[in-house]
Amino acid sequence: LNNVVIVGGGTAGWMTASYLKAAFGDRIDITLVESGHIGAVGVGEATFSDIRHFFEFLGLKEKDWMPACNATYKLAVRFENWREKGHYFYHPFEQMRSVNGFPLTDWWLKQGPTDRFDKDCFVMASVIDAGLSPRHQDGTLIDQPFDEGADEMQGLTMSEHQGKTQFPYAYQFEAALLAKYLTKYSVERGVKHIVDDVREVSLDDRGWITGVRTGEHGDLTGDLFIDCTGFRGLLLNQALEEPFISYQDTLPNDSAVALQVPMDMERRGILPCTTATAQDAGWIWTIPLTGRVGTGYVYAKDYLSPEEAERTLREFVGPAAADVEANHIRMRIGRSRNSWVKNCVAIGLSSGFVEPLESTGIFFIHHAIEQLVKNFPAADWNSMHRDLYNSAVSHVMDGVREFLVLHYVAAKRNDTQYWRDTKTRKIPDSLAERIEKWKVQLPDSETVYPYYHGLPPYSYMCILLGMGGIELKPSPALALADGGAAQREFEQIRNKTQRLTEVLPKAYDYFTQ
Ligand SMILES: Cc1cc2nc3c(=O)[nH]c(=O)nc-3n(C[C@H](O)[C@H](O)[C@H](O)COP(=O)(O)OP(=O)(O)OC[C@H]3O[C@@H](n4cnc5c(N)ncnc54)[C@H](O)[C@@H]3O)c2cc1C
Ligand SMILES: N[C@H](Cc1c[nH]c2cc(Cl)ccc12)C(=O)O
Repeated sequence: LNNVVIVGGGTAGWMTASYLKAAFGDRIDITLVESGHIGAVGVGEATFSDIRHFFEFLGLKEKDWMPACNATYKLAVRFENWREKGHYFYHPFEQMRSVNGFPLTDWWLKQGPTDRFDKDCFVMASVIDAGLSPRHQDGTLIDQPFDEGADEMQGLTMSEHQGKTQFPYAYQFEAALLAKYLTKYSVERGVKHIVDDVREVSLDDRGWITGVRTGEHGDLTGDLFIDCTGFRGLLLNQALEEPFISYQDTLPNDSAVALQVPMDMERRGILPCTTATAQDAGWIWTIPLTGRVGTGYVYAKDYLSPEEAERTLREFVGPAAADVEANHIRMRIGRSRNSWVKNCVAIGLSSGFVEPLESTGIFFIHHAIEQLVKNFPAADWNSMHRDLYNSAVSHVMDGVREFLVLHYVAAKRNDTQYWRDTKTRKIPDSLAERIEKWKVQLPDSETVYPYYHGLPPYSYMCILLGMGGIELKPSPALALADGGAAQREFEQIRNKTQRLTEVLPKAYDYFTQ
């Protein structure tokens, strides 16, 4: 089994083609067919830090691909106005410290919280506030043993890695430029690239795909067909009629309007993070790249019209948005019941999607590709590989869905009907049970979503502590414990923060000097 046909040339299609080529070389034939006039969704610019495993697997270093994609570093998601207007906090890429067996955030709760748990418990919160780079001007990383092979986690897949260490940053890049870069990478390594429309999908009497019929390039036959056609799910949901399980009963945001705003980043400076600014009926993302800012309003159409969303977004951005065309998007929120059915695997939006609040779309793609390689079928098509794949992929999306619902359940603001409804809307039973535990004991690996879904327990702590809508209590044991060691830990964080903010370059300078 070595003939793969990929339909779709967005981020999912080209990430899949390039990774499979890197994994199997010339022992596999890959054809990618993409329409010349059905556009890719055109957004998808911030990532998880785990994405570095993808580039490492392809043998790519940052200097190879970042300049071609106008890429910058992402040190956190900054949540603005979710607790109340004027408040913000970070969800960073930084391990949570522990003192005497308790997370530092537990000690923080005990010792009389300030209004910024993130500044007290993480070094990176102040580094981001100062608009700094996580690398010194000579390229060395802030004192974490990851650089150039020092990362003992290299070679592991994300799910094997399971957050054993925490790399301090992720990336933000232009999705279209990444797809273009990976197209070149793939074609140079033998991927056959056809620009044409798939008009029909041919099935045999068992319902397996035998080929796809194109407009001008005849029938493309193969063994394995990978559906990267985006929300439309042309092969999996349409041809094979695999049902789609909506998450919309618990995540109502179903629409977005996006702008790509040219910006003088020298004058503006680069805040090295993705910002999610809460609005009356959703939230606006701001992603700084080297030559522009990517921004968009994610909202629920039951509460806001596309016209009002666009007006709000343009007002939020200001005059720089004046001549920029808006891209209105209807989002299909949820996942296919199974992403691998018969000889068809859906990867990307065709498999599933949740709103981009924690930049999980590309993480889903990367995880799916890793799992496909891990479970790549032999000619006997042993169904256990397919079952293992479907289980891992479904858990990742269901786990992230719970994590996103937590953002809305925990957000304190209630100044519009949209925000008031977040407190009365149905939530997954399993999440409701977990929240009751977290009220008395901060999240740990025992109480978060039990299957791999990419997010460590400290990510849940950040959302609970930052959003402010769920009352949290410190562990009673801390009342009997000596707080001296915790005080020393907080002091160490303050000292390290002071040292770093004195020597690190500005994020903009790091990329331009
Ligand atoms: C508003 C929004 C914001 C997002 N922000 C982020 C983010 O910050 N971070 C993140 O990780 N993810 C984000 N995502 C998700 C991210 O955009 C997607 O995961 C990523 O773009 C993958 O898309 P795709 O390749 O699956 O589909 P698409 O980009 O839609 O590509 C579909 C491809 O299929 C082709 N095609 C369709 N029909 C046919 C046909 N009949 N014949 C031939 N070709 C066909 C199209 O030409 C296109 O090439 C966001 C998504 C949305 C909607
Ligand atoms: N697998 C982790 C997930 C993770 C840890 N911290 C953050 C912060 C943000 Cl904004 C997104 C994801 C994560 C990783 O990829 O680092």
